[in-house]
Amino acid sequence: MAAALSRIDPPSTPGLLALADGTLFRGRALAAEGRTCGEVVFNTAMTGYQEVVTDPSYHQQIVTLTAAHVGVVGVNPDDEEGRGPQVAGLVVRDAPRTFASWRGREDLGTYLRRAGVVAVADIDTRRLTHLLRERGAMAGCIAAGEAARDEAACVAAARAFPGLQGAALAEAVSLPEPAGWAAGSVRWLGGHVQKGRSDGTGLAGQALEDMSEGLAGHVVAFDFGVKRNILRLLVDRGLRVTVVPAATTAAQALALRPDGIFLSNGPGDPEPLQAQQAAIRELVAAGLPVFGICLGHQLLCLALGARTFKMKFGHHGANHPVRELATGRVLITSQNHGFAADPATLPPALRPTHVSLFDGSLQGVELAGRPVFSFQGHPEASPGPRELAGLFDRFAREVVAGRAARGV
Ligand SMILES: NC(=O)CC[C@H](N)C(=O)O
Repeated sequence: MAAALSRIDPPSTPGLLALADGTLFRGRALAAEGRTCGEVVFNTAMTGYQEVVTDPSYHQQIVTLTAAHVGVVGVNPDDEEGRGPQVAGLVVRDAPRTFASWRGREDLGTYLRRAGVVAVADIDTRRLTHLLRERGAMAGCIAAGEAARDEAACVAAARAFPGLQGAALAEAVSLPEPAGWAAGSVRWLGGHVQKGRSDGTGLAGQALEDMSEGLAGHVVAFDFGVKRNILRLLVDRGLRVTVVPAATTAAQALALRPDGIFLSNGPGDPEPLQAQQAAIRELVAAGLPVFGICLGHQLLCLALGARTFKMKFGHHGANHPVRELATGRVLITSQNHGFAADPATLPPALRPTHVSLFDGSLQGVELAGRPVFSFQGHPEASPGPRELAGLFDRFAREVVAGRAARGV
């Protein structure tokens, strides 16, 4: 007689997600115990959970992943997009108890627990995602351990979360002092490239061909919560990169004698970041090449007179189709934003360059006749497709051309 198969799971610690509208989801604790609140959003990427949980743009957001199995390849030191986990919390359907990958160093739960991040597994993430699509991104609270037993307190805590509209968060996640960044893209078998170009990203521009390391020019990158892959892709193109705090003024940035300005992604609402908008206005007026991504794109639009608004549930995923207006080409893009610039409010000189094919929202702009442009999605991918990497080539070409024009 065949022996009955049995599966013995270790006893689990209770986990809870409470939404501000009173909806409760019960599951099990995956990482730290305690309670955390934030805006609950869903991300539909099938890969890249480590990049998602370490993306500083998710500060004060609880991310639920629609991919069903999360943690299968563990986590490793090369795939962090910020300094360790940055999400307020994580919600998943199934978290396997083991991982398998030659790159994996530890399991996701241990990694999150060490950083004090509360996460819950065994949640009906399909129901949750449907609910967020219907009602919009919502304040929520996740709890693990003892805290998960007091459901009323969790709902009350969710209701007390003020939301992200009006929240200025860039300075909370920015680095404190200017710092050089020298690492290029990851080489699969050799760790990070320490300087210059990597062999993995396929540089396109002929203008870059003769450049040696760091000679393309000096970029001052505003850290509003910058993802590391952005900095790696700048270094890959021969650019010397100095990362500066979010509160840096235009005069302080110009004192570093930049050849180009990069405006990073970041958390929260772009609208209250008035000092940053003022700095950007001055830097644009100084005539330098400027490239913005996500929050950086929104800030550029605001700085030049456009307005932004809060979207219903935003764009968070790795397969969003975007049309490049100049060519009609459709590009598959990585996205992570809950605010957007309103195309109806763009000043005439700021021209739309890209549009989302999901909802027609604005995805990119350029300033007429000037080397100033930005993209709402994530051309640096991580996670996601690399079809927009050409925007980094364009920025590097503008930096080189600007130097040549100034006779540097
Ligand atoms: N990834 C980002 O830079 C996000 C920008 C902004 N916080 C938003 O949610 O729209």
